Amino acid sequence: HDCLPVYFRQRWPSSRRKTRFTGGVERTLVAVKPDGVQRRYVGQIIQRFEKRGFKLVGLKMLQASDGLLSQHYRELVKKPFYPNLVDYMTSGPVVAMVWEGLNVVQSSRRMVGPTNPAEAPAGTVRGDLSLHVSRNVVHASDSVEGAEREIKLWFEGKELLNWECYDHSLTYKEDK
Ligand SMILES: Nc1ncnc2c1ncn2[C@@H]1O[C@H](COP(=O)(O)OP(=O)(O)OP(=O)(O)O)[C@@H](O)[C@H]1O
Ligand SMILES: Cc1cn([C@H]2C[C@H](O)[C@@H](COP(=O)(O)OP(=O)(O)O)O2)c(=O)[nH]c1=O
Ligand SMILES: [Mg+2]
Repeated sequence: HDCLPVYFRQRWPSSRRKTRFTGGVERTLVAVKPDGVQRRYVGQIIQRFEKRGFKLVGLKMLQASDGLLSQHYRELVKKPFYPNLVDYMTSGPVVAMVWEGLNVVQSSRRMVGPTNPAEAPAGTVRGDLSLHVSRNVVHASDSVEGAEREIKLWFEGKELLNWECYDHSLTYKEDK
């Protein structure tokens, strides 16, 4: 990925010992949906990702258009709930962000929890903050390829910043 800083371009060495990382340093799209914004959860959701150790590299508030959503949810456009999904997602502003870090795609999915909040464990965003599948507060990309596609859809290249966290060496062990 050429927009990542040089020291991130290699994948993390998979293990000499028991520790196995499934991925490398990745980026993912997380979006606070209109219900999350209206309920003033933006700060709490950002805080969860910051606390975990991920790095924020893009952030904006926008009104999503039907066109953007039909591309974002292209696998769902034929579903019976799709018109309701668009009404929901266009009902107010969305806060879109790009988070970067080791395994961030899978980890953020786990932090967000299953699609249906009824199945989401306590401790996940959806399990803590929502009840209904059609008002599930947050979006997170569900694969590395999906994340790349979604980030391109929601952000222009110049809106994503490469910067170094001062605490990088405390959250990552870099093998010499
Ligand atoms: N059966 C359904 N009834 C109502 N809404 C649904 C249903 N299935 C999915 N949705 C809505 O469509 C969204 C997208 O569905 P998807 O299968 O991609 O779930 P997800 O990946 O968990 O959610 P997201 O893509 O928003 O992170 C869900 O988050 C939910 O808001
Ligand atoms: C599956 C499903 C999703 N949705 C909505 C909420 C989901 O967050 C959104 C996108 O679905 P999806 O991408 O399948 O789930 P996730 O958000 O976990 O990636 O569509 C419904 O409203 N009803 C449903 O039955
Ligand atoms: Mg999804």
